[in-house]
Amino acid sequence: MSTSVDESAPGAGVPLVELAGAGFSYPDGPPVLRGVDFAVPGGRSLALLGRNGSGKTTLMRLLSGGLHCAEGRLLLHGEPVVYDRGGLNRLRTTVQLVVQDPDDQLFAASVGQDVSFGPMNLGLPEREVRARVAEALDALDITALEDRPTHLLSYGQRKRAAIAGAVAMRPRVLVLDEPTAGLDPHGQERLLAALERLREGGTTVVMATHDVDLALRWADDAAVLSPAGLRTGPVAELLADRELLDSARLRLPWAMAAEEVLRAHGLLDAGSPGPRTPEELDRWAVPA
Ligand SMILES: Nc1ncnc2c1ncn2[C@@H]1O[C@H](COP(=O)(O)OP(=O)(O)OP(=O)(O)O)[C@@H](O)[C@H]1O
Repeated sequence: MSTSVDESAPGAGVPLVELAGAGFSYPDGPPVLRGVDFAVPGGRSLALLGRNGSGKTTLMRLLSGGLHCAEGRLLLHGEPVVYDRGGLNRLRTTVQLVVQDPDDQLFAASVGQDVSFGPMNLGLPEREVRARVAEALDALDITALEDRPTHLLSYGQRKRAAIAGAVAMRPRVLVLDEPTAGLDPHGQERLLAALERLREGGTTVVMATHDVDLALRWADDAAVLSPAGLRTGPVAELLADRELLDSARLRLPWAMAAEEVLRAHGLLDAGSPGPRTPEELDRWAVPA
């Protein structure tokens, strides 16, 4: 698992990975992204939000080197990424993208073989590969599925197996495209618990999602793509900005809507934070 960020280390404070003035268009298409500045500091969890087609997947592909910036630059530890084999390999040991559909990611016969593919490709000794596979399967809570054929997995299991493949690369930054989409509530909770364990181990997680409630509960920071561009900031600040939410076609998170009602009825003091979860609401309603 990744180690925690050492704030005293040389380069501390420099984002792990960063898009600076990035622009991109698909062939014969209009610009999808223009002048995007997006920095991923170590040790934070970040939710990337925006309407369908706003460019979240494109931004994640630029960040992980699958697409190349047409304008601007991609920086790794503050240095411009060179898009050759060595440069991209360096990027991929720091940043790993997991695409939205696990069937676009899983290709080996069994879960264990699939998860071992990345570390084997790095040329690591077999013992190290085995250790990483065991660690990644454990992190995603799918150790029991190691020998299971990938085509026999449920959708939620395939999602976790695909993420395990990225985790086995021990990235500092894990970039996940809508990882909870299509999961039932229990599956979502299991995945969030796994992401929490990774975060505690020092992995920075960037997650694209349409779920504002999840973003508010899970993320430290948000990045919101709207026609005006990309805005980043503390998640509670951005998801309370009605104008931004409207322009990005997002709604107010449930907890914030509840907080507004409580304040409007004089049930919450100006200085008190509102409850963020059903458990907090319960504690607020029935103080100990
Ligand atoms: N391979 C491609 N070729 C041409 N245009 C593309 C391609 N991939 C995406 N686009 C276009 O780029 C724009 C941004 O797409 P992108 O997938 O990045 O958005 P998104 O925010 O991830 O959307 P969603 O929330 O629906 O997943 C869209 O207009 C889309 O049609």
